[in-house]
Amino acid sequence: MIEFKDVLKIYPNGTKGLNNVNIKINKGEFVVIVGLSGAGKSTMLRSINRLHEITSGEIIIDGKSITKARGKALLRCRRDIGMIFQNFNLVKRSTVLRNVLSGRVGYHSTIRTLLGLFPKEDINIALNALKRVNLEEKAYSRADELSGGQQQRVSIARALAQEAKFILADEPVASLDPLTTKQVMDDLKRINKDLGITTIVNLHFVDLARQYATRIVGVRAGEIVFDGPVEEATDDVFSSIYGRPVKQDEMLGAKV
Ligand SMILES: Nc1ncnc2c1ncn2[C@@H]1O[C@H](COP(=O)(O)OP(=O)(O)OP(=O)(O)O)[C@@H](O)[C@H]1O
Repeated sequence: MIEFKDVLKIYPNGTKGLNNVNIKINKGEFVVIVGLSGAGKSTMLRSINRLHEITSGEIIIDGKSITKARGKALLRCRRDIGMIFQNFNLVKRSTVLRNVLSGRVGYHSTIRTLLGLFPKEDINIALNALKRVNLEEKAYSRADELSGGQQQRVSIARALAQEAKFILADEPVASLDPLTTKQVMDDLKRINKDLGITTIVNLHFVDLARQYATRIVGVRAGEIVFDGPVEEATDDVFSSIYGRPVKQDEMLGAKV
């Protein structure tokens, strides 16, 4: 479980990124965070693994405070959290397999991973992860030879190789076309269901949020203004999260 307790985030320039956020996300949920640009979605997601440091409050992960964790304890917490970014964050000149293997670095000494010395079982774990996203045959291709959607699925495989208990995906489909978007979202959903990995995704598209989420969290000006099962996230709810009616270009369907 991930729990935010009275979380406040103020950026150095005084902008309030998160304002008194309290929320619990349970094991196995597929949560989609929605809100206007600048609402605080990325700040919320990135606070979880401390890519952003919060100003006050606390974030608890499976009973342990990541906010207070230092050194090895922090690395241990972070090892449980896989991160998916809009721009994939792959080493483009490396092979797909090597990129997926980088998910294993938290399990070994730095020197060993710098030398690329991964044990055989790690290679098996990485190949199995690639199998889950149907990219096993691309293991020895260079990452930049893959399409954008395939590269994003490699980054999902990296999170799987990491044996993450949580996947945080920050706008994972923002730079993909509608067909590829569906493949990436389907992979995230399948992994969430099959492996029980708690998944939190920031999304722009309202219809996509409705299609994949089990729970919708609406953020506005750094505050949670809606939190409920997807069935309750009606058009009116989305309008209230956005402070205006949903626009056509906020529907993926409009791009097809
Ligand atoms: N490094 C930063 N320094 C100062 N202000 C920031 C910084 N990062 C974000 N902000 C501000 O914090 C607020 C929340 O930003 P955040 O990126 O979390 O929003 P978002 O909902 O993810 O937006 P988008 O959908 O455009 O990515 C915005 O007002 C933003 O301008």
